[in-house]
Amino acid sequence: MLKTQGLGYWYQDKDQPLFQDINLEFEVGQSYAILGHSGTGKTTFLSLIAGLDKPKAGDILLDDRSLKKIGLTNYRRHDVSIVFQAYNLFTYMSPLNNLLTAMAITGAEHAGDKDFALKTLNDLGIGADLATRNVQHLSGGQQQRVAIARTMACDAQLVVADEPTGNLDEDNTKGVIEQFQRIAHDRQKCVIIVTHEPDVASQCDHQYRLENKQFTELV
Ligand SMILES: Nc1ncnc2c1ncn2[C@@H]1O[C@H](COP(=O)(O)OP(=O)(O)OP(=O)(O)O)[C@@H](O)[C@H]1O
Repeated sequence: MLKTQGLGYWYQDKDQPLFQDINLEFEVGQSYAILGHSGTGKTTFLSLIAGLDKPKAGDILLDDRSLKKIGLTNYRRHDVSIVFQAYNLFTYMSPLNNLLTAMAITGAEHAGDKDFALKTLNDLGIGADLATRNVQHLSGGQQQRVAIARTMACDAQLVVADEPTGNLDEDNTKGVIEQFQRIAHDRQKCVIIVTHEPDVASQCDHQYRLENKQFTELV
């Protein structure tokens, strides 16, 4: 479904590429974890996959169409759902309105269906009382779960998440990983997660390590 072809990236002020000539394929119905030491470029890679930044070399293809052809704004709106800590929720809205707005903007099948949005939030432990508060009054972990619920409520086939369990306790981490597996397997989406936690990565269907500018699949 999603392919990288000769993908490379470097920041202007660095003399070395972060990664280069990356050729990977990601399929629907599967979950992928990306591991690697701090600073190796995992978040940068995810930003390219999420259409938040453009590759410096190579290309990214969605169903054999270049993201350049699809257009990044169009791609972000319809094809990808993002759970990033710094690219998260509408902070002036409630969780419920965050979901309803995202569903409306992306033209999701359940757009306008308040009960569906409330149920999706409830499945992630955000009950009716929290669902109508301002998201700024929720903890970091609760906000993270709202972002995951938003992903579940929208129809994008690709879900990318940067450290989705970064600020969750053990129980919540387990619940969130189970939800991501459900998103991949039951809803037939492609889930790509960056994580520092080998335990989290080992629950995904595939694990890659970013090291020395290359991705290696762990088996
Ligand atoms: N906008 C930027 N301009 C210049 N350098 C940057 C920029 N953003 C990130 N970097 C550098 O690029 C490298 C890769 O950053 P990135 O955030 O992708 O790594 P990471 O593997 O996700 O790290 P971590 O696990 O610590 O989150 C780091 O050395 C970082 O300092």
